[in-house]
Amino acid sequence: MSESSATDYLTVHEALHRIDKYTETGINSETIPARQSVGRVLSQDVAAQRDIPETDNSAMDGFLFLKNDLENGLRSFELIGEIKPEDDGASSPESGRCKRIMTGAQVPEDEVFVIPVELTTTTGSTVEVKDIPKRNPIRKKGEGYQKGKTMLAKNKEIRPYEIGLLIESGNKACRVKKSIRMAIQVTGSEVDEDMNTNGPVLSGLMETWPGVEIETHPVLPDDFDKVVDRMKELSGSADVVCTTGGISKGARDFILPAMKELGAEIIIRNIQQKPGKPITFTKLNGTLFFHLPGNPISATFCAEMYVRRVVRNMLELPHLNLKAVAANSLENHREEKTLFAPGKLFLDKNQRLSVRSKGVMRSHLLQLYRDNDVYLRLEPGTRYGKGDLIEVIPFSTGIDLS
Ligand SMILES: Nc1nc2c(c(=O)[nH]1)N[C@H]1C(S)=C(S)[C@@H](COP(=O)(O)OP(=O)(O)OC[C@H]3O[C@@H](n4cnc5c(N)ncnc54)[C@H](O)[C@@H]3O)O[C@H]1N2
Ligand code: MOO
Repeated sequence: MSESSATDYLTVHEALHRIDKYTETGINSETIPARQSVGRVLSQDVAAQRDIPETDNSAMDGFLFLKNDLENGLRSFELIGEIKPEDDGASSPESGRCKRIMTGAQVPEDEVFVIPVELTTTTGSTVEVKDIPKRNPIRKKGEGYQKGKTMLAKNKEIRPYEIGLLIESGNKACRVKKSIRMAIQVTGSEVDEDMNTNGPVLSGLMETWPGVEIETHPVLPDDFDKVVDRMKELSGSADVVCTTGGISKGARDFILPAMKELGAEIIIRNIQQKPGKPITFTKLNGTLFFHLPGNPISATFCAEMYVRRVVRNMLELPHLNLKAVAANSLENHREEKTLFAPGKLFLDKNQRLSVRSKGVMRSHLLQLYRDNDVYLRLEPGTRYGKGDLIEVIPFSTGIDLS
């Protein structure tokens, strides 16, 4: 079978390639208030609606003088007024006089100079200049960005910083991509609230992903007809569905038979990897389905590795290709399977990003997440010596270098 038509037992490399080919971009957009846009993705470039700063203004609290006076050696001035940050259209003092000025207050367009209060002495209404700083502490109009110029490019995730930029630049609203509707459907007759880790862990992780709106559904028992009905329902209502459990070879693993019954397209069936080998990727009525294995580590890993990738592809967000220096040697003896091992990042004595790993994951033990922050990708039949570079895939929750 050629790489592009194969669906079964793909290598990790082939699976990623296939996933990238399958995901479509071009999500519709909507206008929302800038203040509520955190976690969304810009669908078009944003231009500044005003210069930042809007006017020349003082970077310090101090006094405003005519530059000429200082150049002519004048050091004693009469204080004749004050310019506050909220004042518009400030005027310069006359020769021999000065004005008090506050940080952020507009300075007039004339040749003026601000001297910080620390370099002056005030007695009554007389201001003595003790010293003149080398640099005139004035922030120039438009030095941040200019009105009409693009200050945020499309396909950018909006974080709290970008909300600040939007507000500052006079953009009260912005055009963002509509959120991807992500449904999480846990399955398994044995799964009750006391043991269901997949549901809360997956929804918690996905909440940290930009551009996603999550809906969770009650646990679905291992009943073929019920599985068929639910998969059909979900295919009409969500953009992406993640099921967990019921996808390997057990007598009650009904997910794949149900998808086949419904005529779904099977895009990937099994990936040559550990953990998460049985992962299956299908499409029904335009909805993408990731059938994640039930084992808690496998479900989580597959979501981080594959579902996150699809979501980022759909939103046209870049992928992070991160490598770190191996702090210990590691080996993948298997000839076919890629192994993903948990790893802890740290900075070595030369400040290089390094990774330490105790080796392969156990698919049922969630405690590995406590002590690690990346997955290491170990290719089949490959040995990594201490000091080699290894690809790392960070957990959604971020990297902790402390
Ligand atoms: N004969 C074979 N058996 C298995 C194979 C195989 O190739 N041949 N693959 C194994 C691998 S690898 C994995 S991974 C699991 C995945 O199986 P399923 O997706 O069918 O998952 P289940 O059997 O439903 O559950 C597996 C395990 O995980 C627990 N589980 C399920 N859901 C949850 C949940 N929401 N929260 C916490 N724990 C959950 C479940 O109770 C089982 O212990 O199959 C192997 N078997
Ligand atoms: O691959 Mo399974 O995910 O080993 O437990």
